[in-house]
Amino acid sequence: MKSLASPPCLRLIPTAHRQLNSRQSSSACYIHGGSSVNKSNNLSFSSSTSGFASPLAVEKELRSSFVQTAAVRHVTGSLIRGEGLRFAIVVARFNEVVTKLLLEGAIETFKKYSVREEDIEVIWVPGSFEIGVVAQNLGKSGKFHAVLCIGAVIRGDTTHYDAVANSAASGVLSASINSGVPCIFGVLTCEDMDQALNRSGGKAGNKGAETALTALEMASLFEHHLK
Ligand SMILES: Nc1c(NC[C@H](O)[C@H](O)[C@H](O)CO)[nH]c(=O)[nH]c1=O
Ligand SMILES: CC(=O)[C@@H](O)COP(=O)(O)O
Repeated sequence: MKSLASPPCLRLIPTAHRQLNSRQSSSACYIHGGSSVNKSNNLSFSSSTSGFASPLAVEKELRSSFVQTAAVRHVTGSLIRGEGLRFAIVVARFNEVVTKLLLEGAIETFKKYSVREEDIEVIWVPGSFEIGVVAQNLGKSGKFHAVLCIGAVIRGDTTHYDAVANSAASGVLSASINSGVPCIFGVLTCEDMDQALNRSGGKAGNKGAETALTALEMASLFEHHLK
């Protein structure tokens, strides 16, 4: 009797479901900040070794898998090419004791990654609610590769917190989409001052520094790969 097994090329199953066959790992091309590196990755597939499969099983397998290509191009921004990139930082004065620390963390990080001081512009606004409109304006100006948005929204007694936090988030997102320039969300949304201080240089690191890294990566991605 003839085997109903499908041709080997159609019997690709994710390694999550099958034992990894190291000889069949796929090759992918990573483009990182302009230079490309060939790397082996874990997205490999192994073909089934059992001889038979019902047509239904084959169809199910095909639906749950994707076909391996010879070389997949991966593109990411770089964190080592900050020089020449220009950044605006919009920072809210509300809860200034926190936002100042976040700003310091961001500037320190930019400098660590070779961004020149003269390529950083800081714009102060009254509160996090006001960040979006300013970020959009700066994004559209064409002067900056990315806009970093810094604020600290801390819960009070009323529902005001939700309004300010949500408006800040959607304002930054709209600014980014409307201007086509990455606007990075560095607004803390905290239950109390302790949480905020922990995230502005305390126990939980400095979120200003973290968002500066995001800004660098996104700026580099747009500058070197997406223009
Ligand atoms: N309560 C917080 C505010 N409130 C002020 C608003 O952002 C805004 O300036 C005002 O409603 C006028 O439009 N801002 C913060 O950044 N953080 C807060 O905790
Ligand atoms: C997030 C805020 O705006 C906060 O300061 C408001 O405090 P409250 O809810 O007590 O008015």
